[in-house]
Amino acid sequence: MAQYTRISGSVGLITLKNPPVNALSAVVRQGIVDSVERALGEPEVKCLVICGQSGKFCGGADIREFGKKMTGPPLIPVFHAIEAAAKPVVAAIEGIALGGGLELALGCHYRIAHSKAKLGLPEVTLGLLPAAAGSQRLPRLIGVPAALDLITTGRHVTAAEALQLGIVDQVTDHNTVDAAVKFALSVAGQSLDARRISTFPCPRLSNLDAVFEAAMQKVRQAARGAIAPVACVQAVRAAATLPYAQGLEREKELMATLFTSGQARALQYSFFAQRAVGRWSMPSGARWDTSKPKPIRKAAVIGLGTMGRGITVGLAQAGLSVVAVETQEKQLMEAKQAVSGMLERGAKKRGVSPPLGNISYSSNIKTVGDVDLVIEAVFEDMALKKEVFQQLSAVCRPGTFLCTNTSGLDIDDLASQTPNPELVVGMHFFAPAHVMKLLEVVYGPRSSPQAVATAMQLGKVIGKVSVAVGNCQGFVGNRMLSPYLSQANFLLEEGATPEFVDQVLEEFGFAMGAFRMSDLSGLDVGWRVRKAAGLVVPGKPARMRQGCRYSPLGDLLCEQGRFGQKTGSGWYQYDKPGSRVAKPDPWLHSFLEEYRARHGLVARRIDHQEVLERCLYSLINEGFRILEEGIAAGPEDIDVIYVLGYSWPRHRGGPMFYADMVGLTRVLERLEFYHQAHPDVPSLQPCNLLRKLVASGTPPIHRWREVIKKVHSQL
Ligand SMILES: C[C@H](O)[C@H](C)C(=O)SCCNC(=O)CCNC(=O)[C@H](O)C(C)(C)COP(=O)([O-])OP(=O)([O-])OC[C@H]1O[C@@H](n2cnc3c(N)ncnc32)[C@H](O)[C@@H]1OP(=O)([O-])[O-]
Repeated sequence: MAQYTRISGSVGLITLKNPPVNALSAVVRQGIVDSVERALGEPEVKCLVICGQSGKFCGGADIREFGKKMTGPPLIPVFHAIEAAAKPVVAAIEGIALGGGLELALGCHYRIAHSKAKLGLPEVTLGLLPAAAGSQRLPRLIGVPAALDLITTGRHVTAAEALQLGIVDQVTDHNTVDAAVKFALSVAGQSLDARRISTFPCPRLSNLDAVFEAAMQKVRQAARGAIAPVACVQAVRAAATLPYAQGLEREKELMATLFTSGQARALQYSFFAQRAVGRWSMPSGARWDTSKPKPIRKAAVIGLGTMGRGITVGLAQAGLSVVAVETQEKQLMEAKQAVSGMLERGAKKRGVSPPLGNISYSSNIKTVGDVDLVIEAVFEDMALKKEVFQQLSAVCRPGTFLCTNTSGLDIDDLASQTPNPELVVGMHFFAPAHVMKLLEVVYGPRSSPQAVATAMQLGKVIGKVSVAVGNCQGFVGNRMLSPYLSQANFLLEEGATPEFVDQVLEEFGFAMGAFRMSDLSGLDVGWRVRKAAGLVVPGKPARMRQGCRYSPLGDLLCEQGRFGQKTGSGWYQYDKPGSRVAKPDPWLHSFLEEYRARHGLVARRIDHQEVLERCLYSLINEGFRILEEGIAAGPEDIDVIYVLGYSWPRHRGGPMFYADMVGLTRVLERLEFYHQAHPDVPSLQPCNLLRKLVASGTPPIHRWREVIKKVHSQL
C-alpha cells in the first residue's frame, strides 16, 4: 500500500509500504494514485514528498506479479500524473531506488538521496528494459552515453555518483525525509516547467550514430545471445532520435518483445533461485531456519597457492581476522606479496583503505590454535589433506570448524581424520576465489546442521552465493561436468573438431566451449583426477573402462605435455605458454585422424543439434541423478551452481530450467535415442527421476520438489 499523511501543515507525505523492498505491486500503485489525487486536491497542501517504509525507497516493479494477469493502474500514467502535478513532488530516496523505483523518482520534480542509497535501472538483468519511461527520461536528464551505460549494464550507482551524473539534486547524511520536506517547502510555489524531465530535449550528440554503433557492438559482444541488452540500446536510441511520446511507444514495443521471452523468464527464475538457495535443507530434515550458525570472527587458511590466496583476500575484505599459513617459506613470502597486491587493488577500486592488518602470516600450523574456523586449501591430494586435518585436530581448540576447499574429494573420509567429524564441511570456492560469487558448501553424513549453517553464513558475509550440497565425487558442479566433457571427447572420436564443438557451445551462450575451458584450467588437472581414480592404466583396453566407453584422448595429449594454455598447446595451439588466444592446431587434426584410424573409427558429419544435445542432455541427466539421490535439494541449487560457477548462460536459467524449457519429454526422447546409439555410455541412460517427472505429466520446474519428495519417500 501507499500511506498518505499530512506533515508540517502543508506537506503531503506518501509512504510506500510493501515489505521487503516496497515493490510497486498493484496495491501500491493504486495507493500512489489515490494519495497523489488527495494531495493535489487539498488546498492546504503546497508540496508532496514520496518516501519508502523501513529505509528503502523502492525496489521497482513487483517481480512476483510478472507472468500473472496485470491488475491495478499501469505505471506510466501514474508517473505522468506526478510529473504533471502543479505542486512540487520530491522523492526522498533511502536505501534503494531501482528499476520502477528510480522511474518513479524520475517522474518527480526533485530527488533527494541519502549518502548510502543505491540507484539504478537493473531491468536488463531480468531480461527486460526500463519500461515505465525510464529509457526515455534518463537520457534526457543525464545524456545518452551515461544513460546507455546504466541501462545496458543495469549497474547500481552510489548517491555520490548519482549527484555527479545529475540524477539526484541533493545528497544528505541525515534523515532523508526531513531533508526532502525542508527542500519541498523551499520550492513550493515555484514554476515546475523546467522540472518535468519528459519535456526536456535529449542532449544532442554530434557523433550519435558512432555512439550507438559502438554501444550495440559492445553489448552484442558481452551479451552472448541475450536479447535484452540489444533492446535497451534501441530504446535509448529512440529517446535520442524521437519526440518523447513516440519514444515511449518504441519503449513499449521493445518491452513487449522481451516481457514474454524465454530469456526474461530464465533471468527472473535465476533471480529468485539465487534467493531460494539461501533457504537450504538437508536430507536429515535440518534446515536454514532451524539451524543457528556460530559467529566467525577469526579464521585461518592453510595453503597459500592460487586458491588459498584468493580465499584469504575474501575473508580479510569482509573484515575478518585471518591467519594465513604456508609451510614453505619461499611460497609464504610470495603469497604475502600477492595477497597484499590483491587487497590494495581491490581497496583502490572501492575507494577504501586495504585491510592489510587483518592478516597475520605464518609457516607454523600451530599458530591457528585460537581461530573459530579453518579452511584447508592445500594441493588436491587426499594423503596430504588427511595429514593436514590430523595436524589441525591436534592444534585447534575444541569446537573449531574444519573446512576443506577440495573440489571433489570425499569430505567424510577427511572428517574421519578428526575426533569431531560433525565439525567438518566442504567450502568449495571457484577460481579466482575472491571474485567468483559461488560457494559450494558440502556436508558429509556426519556434518552437523550448525557446521553447515556456519559455513553458509560465512559465505554470505564474504559476499558469496552459497549452495548447500551433499557429499559425492565431484559434488554437484564437477560431477555434472564429467559427462559433458566425456561427450565432447566422444564427439571428437566420431568426427568433430574442438573448434566446431566449442563454436556450438559458445553460440548457445557459454563464455567458453568445453575444449577452450579445459585448456584454460589445464588438461593435467583432469589427468591427475583420472589417474587417482585408476582410469589411466597402460595396457588396459584403450577405449573401455569397467564395461563403459572411455576416451583416452585427453590422457594422450597430457602424455605429450600438452596441458593447454600453460604449456602453449592443448586442444588448441597458443603463441607461447600462458597466452590466452586459442588457435586451431593442424597437429591436433592429424592426431585425431591417426587416432581414429588406429581405433578403426570412421569420421562422420556431426551437426549442431547433436553436439548440443549430447553435451547438455548428459549433463542435465546427471543433474536429475543428483536430485534423485538428494545431493541437491532442488533444481534451483543446480542452476545457481551452473550459472555462477560454470558460466552457464544466465539468460538460459541453468541446466534444469533449460530442460524444463525444452520440455522433459523431449529431453527423455533424445537421451533414449542417443543411449540406443551408445549403449556403453551410462550417462546417456535416462535417470528414473526424469522418467517419473515425464510420467507424472511433466510438471513445471517449481513443482519438481513435490515429485522428488515422493520419490525419496518411496526409497
Ligand atoms: C517497470 C520497470 O521498468 C521494470 C519492469 C522493473 O522495475 S523490474 C524490477 C527492477 N528491480 C530490480 O531488479 C531489483 C531487484 N532486487 C534486487 O536487486 C535486490 O533484491 C535488492 C533490492 C538490491 C535488495 O537486495 P538484498 O540482498 O538486500 O535482499 P534480497 O534477498 O535480494 O531481497 C529481499 C527479498 O525481496 C524480494 N525482492 C527484491 N526485489 C523485488 C522486486 N522488485 N519485486 C519483488 N520482490 C523483490 C527478494 O525476492 C527477497 O525475497 P525473499 O527471498 O526474502 O522472499
